[in-house]
Amino acid sequence: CPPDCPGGSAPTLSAQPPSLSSTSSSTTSSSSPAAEAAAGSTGEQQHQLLDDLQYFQHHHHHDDDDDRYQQRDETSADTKMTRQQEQQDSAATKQRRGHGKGSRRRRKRLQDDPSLSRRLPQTIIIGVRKGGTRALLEMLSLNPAVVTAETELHFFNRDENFARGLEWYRQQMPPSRPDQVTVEKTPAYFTAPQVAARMAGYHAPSGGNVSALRLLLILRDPVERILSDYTQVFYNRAERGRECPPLRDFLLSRSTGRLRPDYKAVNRSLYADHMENWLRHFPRERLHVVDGDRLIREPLAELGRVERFLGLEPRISAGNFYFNATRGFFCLRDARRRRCLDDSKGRPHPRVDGALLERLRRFFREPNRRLFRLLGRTFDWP
Ligand SMILES: Nc1ncnc2c1ncn2[C@@H]1O[C@H](COP(=O)(O)OS(=O)(=O)O)[C@@H](OP(=O)(O)O)[C@H]1O
Repeated sequence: CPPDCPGGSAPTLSAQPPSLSSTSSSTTSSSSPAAEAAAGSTGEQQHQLLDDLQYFQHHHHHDDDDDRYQQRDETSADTKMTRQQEQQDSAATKQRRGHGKGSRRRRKRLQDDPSLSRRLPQTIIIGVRKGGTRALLEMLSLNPAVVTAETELHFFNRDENFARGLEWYRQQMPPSRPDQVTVEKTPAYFTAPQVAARMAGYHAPSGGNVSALRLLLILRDPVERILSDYTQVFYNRAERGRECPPLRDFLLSRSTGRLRPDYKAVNRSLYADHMENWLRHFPRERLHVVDGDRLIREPLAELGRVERFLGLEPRISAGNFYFNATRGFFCLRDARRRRCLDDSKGRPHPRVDGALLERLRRFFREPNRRLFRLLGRTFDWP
């Protein structure tokens, strides 16, 4: 458990009772002037906030650093699971599971059924890391018209993969019928600066039409997302027997005491900055934003919106979900099996002292409002 975190406490955002009703209305647009970010703060707080923002304006463009340790620490839970699985799975296990393009069963299915083939994705879940991307992908796959790539492919963000070309990308996809939608998710896409332009040049196949690509983005309270991101780094380090400094040490500059917008977890939560880049390359109507906090509490309602956006017949129903009180999350069931997400999801977050938390909240007020304006909708972030 991360520092200051009492073991076994429930995930912070599942405090409200979950619900499967699909009646709750979506939040509608509301925009406010950027200056409101500082409204309601005391003079001293405003001073601190302006300080943080000014520093931010000068420092907020950062390339990923090349520190290998850092990169390993930053690996997402899903990518890590994939790597572990790759190391552990013998070829035989893979075949039994039907994974991998070499699987005999899958090859046979592909040969026997001429309508089945591997298709480039028409829908991509672009992020955000720790937003609930795995839950969204797994829940979406409950609709029989959806097939999903099992692992994060990192095609558009990693040069070495992008250089392998679209045919390589297509080969990573699961077999599908022409009436099905293929979905891939790589949470790192949203915040990698080169991805939007690359994806805009990619034409998804759709019954002979081009440019049918639809993007899904799942966002969550940006401060909560930072805590989740830090928790991931904490556990990645613990697995290697390394200590993890308290979150405070990552968040605050040692020399100035200011918030560090260049700390990757903070930068990833500056959704408006990344969104501006995406909207330069994609029309707003091709992007649907899922509310990650609501997906936890009311998965059915959020999934219904996604089905509508993708033009799918609504096939996901209340019977596909059951609440697991031990995990504190909804788990999934369909005709074949019941499953919860793995243990790397829903771990307790560190407790952050009140003053630092308040400072983070104030820091994100302006970027959040900017995001609401860009998207034409709001979120219930504190
Ligand atoms: N049904 C269900 N079960 C378990 N977990 C759920 C579920 N729905 C959403 N979530 C939230 O998903 C968060 C992890 O997000 P990602 O899958 O995007 O993480 S990753 O970037 O792929 O590592 C994870 O964040 P943490 O709680 O911080 O671990 C969960 O809160």
